[in-house]
Amino acid sequence: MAPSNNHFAAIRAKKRKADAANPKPKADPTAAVVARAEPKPLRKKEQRVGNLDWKNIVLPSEFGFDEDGGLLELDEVEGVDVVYADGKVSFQVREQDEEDGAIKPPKAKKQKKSKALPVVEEDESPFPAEDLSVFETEEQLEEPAAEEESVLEETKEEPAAPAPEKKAKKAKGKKRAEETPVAAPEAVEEDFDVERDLPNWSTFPLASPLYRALAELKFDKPTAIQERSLSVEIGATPFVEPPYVSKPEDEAEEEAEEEWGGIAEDDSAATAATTSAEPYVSVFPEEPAPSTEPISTDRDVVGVAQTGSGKTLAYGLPILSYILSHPPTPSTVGEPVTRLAALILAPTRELALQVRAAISEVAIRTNALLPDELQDPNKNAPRKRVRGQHVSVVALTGGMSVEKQKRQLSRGADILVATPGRLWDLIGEDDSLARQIKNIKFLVIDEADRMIENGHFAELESIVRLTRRKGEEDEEDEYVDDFTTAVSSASKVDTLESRPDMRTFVFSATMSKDLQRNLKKRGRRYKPGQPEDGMSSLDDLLLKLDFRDPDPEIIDLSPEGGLVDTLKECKVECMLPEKDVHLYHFLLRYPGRTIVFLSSIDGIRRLHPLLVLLGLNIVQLHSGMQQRARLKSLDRFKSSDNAILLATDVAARGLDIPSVSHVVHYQLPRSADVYVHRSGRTARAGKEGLALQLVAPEEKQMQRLLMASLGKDVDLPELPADYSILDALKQRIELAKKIESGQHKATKEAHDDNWLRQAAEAMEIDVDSDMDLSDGENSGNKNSRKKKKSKQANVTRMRAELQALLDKPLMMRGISGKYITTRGRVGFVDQLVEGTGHSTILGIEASTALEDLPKAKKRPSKK
Ligand SMILES: Nc1ncnc2c1ncn2[C@@H]1O[C@H](COP(=O)(O)OP(=O)(O)OP(=O)(O)O)[C@@H](O)[C@H]1O
Repeated sequence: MAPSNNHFAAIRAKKRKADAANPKPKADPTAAVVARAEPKPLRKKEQRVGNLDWKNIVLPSEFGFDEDGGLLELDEVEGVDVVYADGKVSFQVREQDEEDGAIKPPKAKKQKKSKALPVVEEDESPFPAEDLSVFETEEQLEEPAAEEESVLEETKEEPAAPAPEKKAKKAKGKKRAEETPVAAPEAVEEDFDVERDLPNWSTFPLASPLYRALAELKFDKPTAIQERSLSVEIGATPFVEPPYVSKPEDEAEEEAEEEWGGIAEDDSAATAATTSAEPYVSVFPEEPAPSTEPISTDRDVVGVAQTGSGKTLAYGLPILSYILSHPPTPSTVGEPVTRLAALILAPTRELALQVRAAISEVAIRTNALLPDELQDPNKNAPRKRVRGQHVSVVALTGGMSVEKQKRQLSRGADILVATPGRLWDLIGEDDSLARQIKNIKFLVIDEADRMIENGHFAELESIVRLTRRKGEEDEEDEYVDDFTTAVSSASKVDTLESRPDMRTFVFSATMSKDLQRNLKKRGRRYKPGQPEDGMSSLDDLLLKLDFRDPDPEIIDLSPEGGLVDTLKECKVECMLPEKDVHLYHFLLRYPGRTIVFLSSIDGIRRLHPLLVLLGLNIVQLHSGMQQRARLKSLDRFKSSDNAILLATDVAARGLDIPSVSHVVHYQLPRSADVYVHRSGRTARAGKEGLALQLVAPEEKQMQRLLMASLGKDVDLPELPADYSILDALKQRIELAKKIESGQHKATKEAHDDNWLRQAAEAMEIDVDSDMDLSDGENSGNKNSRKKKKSKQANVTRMRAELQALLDKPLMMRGISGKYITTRGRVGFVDQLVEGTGHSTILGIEASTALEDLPKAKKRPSKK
């Protein structure tokens, strides 16, 4: 109901009455004069666009790849005049507010020094709903905003945003939060107790905020690789053996068994501090902790474990734990804070972004949630966190804005996740980045074996070189390639010492036993660039890593053959040209998130339009696509339960997309490792999944070799096909192929015509009379226009025909479209009544591929 005029009149009368009761203090006329006299003349200074105070806009999707909801980069800048003069554009900022290119806000009140880590800016928070306005007023909060600003000032003298801007942003952030459903972190009990609430993690001496984060993520217990590697990386009750034990092996084993579970009776005796920060808990409590040579948990780890087993946190947790318990402090007054603690190198852009997201996901949850009374009363709104103490994780990958990455770096990062190419480019431009890398505490090489394959070996080698200690390099310097020499001598960082206590973690799902053995031989001298016989480039790279640990711990939990236990494999044998129809059948018959791997980009370019015409929810991912399109594809794939991703091996490694039900190998990969990684996109984190191979007769030999190298002595079960509908599917595919070819020709002709026309125009030639290019009424090319029109009409007709076929339900043999009978297919009526039938194929039960899978047959042994 609209309010009436009387209603407003009543409100006005009420207000007049209230004003009369509480008269406002009259404005002091002299104050006005003073105020008018105050403003300084507004001088402006021109600034380069890269030096403006760009601010990143809050990202709507919490941890997705495409964090800007489709826009890869969205920054804003305020207080800048864009001036057009003499055909040039310049950017002007007020001079009294500008310092070092940034707009300086009113100085924040200096607070007592906080031990909190430097904060990322409010707009970098993955929790867009953080309403920080309450912070200025609520005394009970642990981390008042002003205090954080003092940390900022202290560390980088980076100014906080001026108050009015801040307010506007908060409002914006709030609005966005209301619009965008964000996975709200679930509150963890106020009286959270690690021993009681998270017993499986409590044996690991992690920084305490991490337990809360793990509880919020509902990661109740560590995965096997996490358990094994954490016990080496940070020390814990199980698995740790004191290095000074000189007893026979079986005796030691006996003792270990007695103490198993091992919680020593006397905890204090069991705790041997290795470094002051990282307590070591021995399983042998009666052994006194050595005082002169403490047991080191500063171990280096090479971890090999199946796909989807949680390797990211196996190395991410010790890093976060270290950062949270070692807040950066400036060493000397005036010196910049050395903040970068870890460098994680990943082979692909998508993987680097995903690793950043996975670590940030934990990092952000190390912040406490606001108390209930300060939460938004709107129940659907995401819960908010106390601002501050964010650990900043920055991704440096190709295909994204360099300027933005530089700005993120300049704000300070605790963890860098990078692809080698982009990182090396940035190091080349910025000596301070190289210096920071020399000082990192953790170097991680993720998916090590893939890293060397993707064309950035030189960069990777050079980055690794930065982390080597001096003595380790000297002998090799004469072998350093020109590229490395040029960059490092130009940057003059070569003279700096790299950190003596840096720790190295190398992780992958596949790593040959030979390689693991080679790592053990690292002590030997070797000449770079001259790999020894039988050494792969990966051996070469890993031997170049300067493990500080004389005996890096190798944890190999990879199952026989490398595939996950929860993965079921099967095959469909068919002729090469039939692969499309079998794929289409599988996709229709077994809906669910599916990745189809092809060996070539051309294959994807052919198949993609076909499946689109058939009405499937298809996206593609390959290296021929722009980065932005690649990330968008992944986002689209993740956002639908029934999407299909056609991909090359660029998507084979590391991508952690939740609930992928099937992986289809449209063509088999040539190496067993790639097969393992591809298949590992499904059956992750303990879930079941299915890998289907489409095998043509000419591929059978290769398939056999592949299976043999995976140690499989069974014939994969053949997934049954519903032959009665294959004909109908074939008909659809044939038609779709014709349409695609018709469309392709038309586009190509139009393109060629256009090109010719443009070329002719450039040469001032009249083409209409000689060539088939005219649309003009009087040209003599009516025939050709007619042809074109008829081709177009043909495509239109075929499209309508295909639509009619797609609209017609697919029916199993024996099912009548006219009469509902129980003949032919027993139970069809029941299915209709109970709704248990398949959604697109009438007459069959809705079942999963895993349910339909026959048992694998043992291959007859060769005589
Ligand atoms: N302790 C845990 N409990 C439950 N889930 C976990 C745990 N740790 C990690 N996960 C989840 O398991 C999934 C797989 O983790 P991750 O991507 O680290 O696997 P991975 O071993 O690196 O796989 P790949 O070899 O394919 O790269 C992720 O979705 C992650 O959130």
